[in-house]
Amino acid sequence: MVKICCIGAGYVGGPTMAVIALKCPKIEVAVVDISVPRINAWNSDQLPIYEPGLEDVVKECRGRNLFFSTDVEKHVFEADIVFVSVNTPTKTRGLGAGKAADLTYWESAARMIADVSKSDKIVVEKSTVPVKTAEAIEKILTHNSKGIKFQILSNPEFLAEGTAIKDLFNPDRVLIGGRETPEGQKAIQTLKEVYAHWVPEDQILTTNLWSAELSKLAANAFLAQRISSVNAMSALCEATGADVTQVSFAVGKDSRIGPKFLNASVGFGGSCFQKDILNLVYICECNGLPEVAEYWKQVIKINDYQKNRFVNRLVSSMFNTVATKKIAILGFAFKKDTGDTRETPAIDVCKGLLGDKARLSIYDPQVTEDQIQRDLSMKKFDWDHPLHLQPMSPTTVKQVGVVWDAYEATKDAHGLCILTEWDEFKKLDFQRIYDNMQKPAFVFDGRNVVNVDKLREIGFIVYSIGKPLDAWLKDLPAVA
Ligand SMILES: NC(=O)c1ccc[n+]([C@@H]2O[C@H](COP(=O)([O-])OP(=O)(O)OC[C@H]3O[C@@H](n4cnc5c(N)ncnc54)[C@H](O)[C@@H]3O)[C@@H](O)[C@H]2O)c1
Ligand SMILES: O=c1ccn([C@@H]2O[C@H](COP(=O)(O)OP(=O)(O)O[C@H]3O[C@H](CO)[C@@H](O)[C@H](O)[C@H]3O)[C@@H](O)[C@H]2O)c(=O)[nH]1
Repeated sequence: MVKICCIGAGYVGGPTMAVIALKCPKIEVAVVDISVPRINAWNSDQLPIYEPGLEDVVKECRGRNLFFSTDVEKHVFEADIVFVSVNTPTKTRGLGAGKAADLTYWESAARMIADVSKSDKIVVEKSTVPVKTAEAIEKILTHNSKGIKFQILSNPEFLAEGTAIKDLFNPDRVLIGGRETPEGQKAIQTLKEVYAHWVPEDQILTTNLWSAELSKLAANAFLAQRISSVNAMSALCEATGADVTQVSFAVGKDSRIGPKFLNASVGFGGSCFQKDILNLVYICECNGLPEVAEYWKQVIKINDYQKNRFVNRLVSSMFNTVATKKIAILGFAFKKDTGDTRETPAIDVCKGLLGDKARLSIYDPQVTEDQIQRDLSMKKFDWDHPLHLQPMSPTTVKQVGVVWDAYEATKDAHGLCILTEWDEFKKLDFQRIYDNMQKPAFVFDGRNVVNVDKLREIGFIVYSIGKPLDAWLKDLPAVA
């Protein structure tokens, strides 16, 4: 029986391995992690991450050919294929701080693999890493190998949170990069056979190592660039009376452009886009390509601009101050159908409002109070253009209340912000909300989920990203 071990039981390692176990009953899959609470959660009824469809997959395979364990070394020792899916965050200090990927976790995993291995293994980069990482990993493995042969493959993951299981069942492509040697090609073939259990062969692409590594960064940069492009247009729409939804629709009808990923928003979030673009920027700089680096940096600058713009619209329409006013925040996760808050624009918007001394009442169906408090008291890494936020102490933020109901959050509020596009926000009884809010009652829709006309009929003053402006806002400054 082929044995797979995956180091890192996170948003990628957990769902990816669960799907491999489901689709390949003859392969034994162990997912290992240094975090005891995380592994305990994977072994319980309360999985550590919320992802539609995940629970069913885990329930079917767990204990059969899918195992979650903290015994990292034992499972690595036994495995034929070792996936590494550990964190690769942005470096916060030292060389490349604020841009380069921090490969500490990766390096320590590689050293441990070399230490405990007694048989040849395929080591698979599942984490998103800078191009050329495989070369460094190879050096670590071979210098410590005691004669054991390792083949490194790059097999980046393209799943999106909230649709992870769907994406894994039916991926647009699986990408496997390896060395162009006979041993490298053999390793590619071995991994290809795993995916071929359910992915059509012509969708399994094989490349050299560097193309696979770079394709992952490139894909995320292209995706984020689309959002920054439409968000840049949203500002122009507000200035001219165009409607960004209509513009996106018309633009997306061009088959060369396509309709997906053109929703204007308060900004993109998630653990990947910003981190991976910064990483790309750093690689460009290191390779003497400052113009290319600047080009991609702009995607992040527009994203920051969009978040700032949203806060400024809000404050300027509420008589230029939100001090002591209650503002309801509907949605905190970085997108719907996930409880993940990494780099969520809600953090920036909330910190911006707190900086102006607002009182916040936050509701998100999947994010806990503890998580929200941690996010709002944590420091962000320094970035070289203006950030809305002052560092705050890592204690409870007193002006923030977290509630478990949108109606509770909006009760007696002066304004409400929609920051995540949860389906339930479309179905809210806005008349009831209006009746219970202070007047004038403001809605700031950062996700274009509300029916603007209907809300204006009720009596709300409505700002919705990239939509024709409410008469109330027309003469107000909207500087970012
Ligand atoms: N989240 C996504 O949607 C997504 C999608 C594609 C790619 N990626 C990439 O995949 C990688 C993992 O992302 P994630 O979202 O799953 O992160 P995560 O934080 O959810 O999971 C990473 C896990 O690795 C564990 N870990 C770290 N060092 C370890 C070690 N030495 N030994 C054992 N366990 C260790 C951590 O405890 C953590 O549980 C990142 O490189 C990310 O960029 C993420
Ligand atoms: O038209 C759009 C589409 C998305 N977003 C926002 O963009 C962010 C990222 O969304 P999405 O890409 O759907 O989720 P992620 O889980 O971050 O997935 C991205 O990042 C992963 C990690 O690398 C990749 O594997 C995926 O392919 C890539 O889509 C979220 O804040 C979304 O709200 C918009 O604002 N407008």
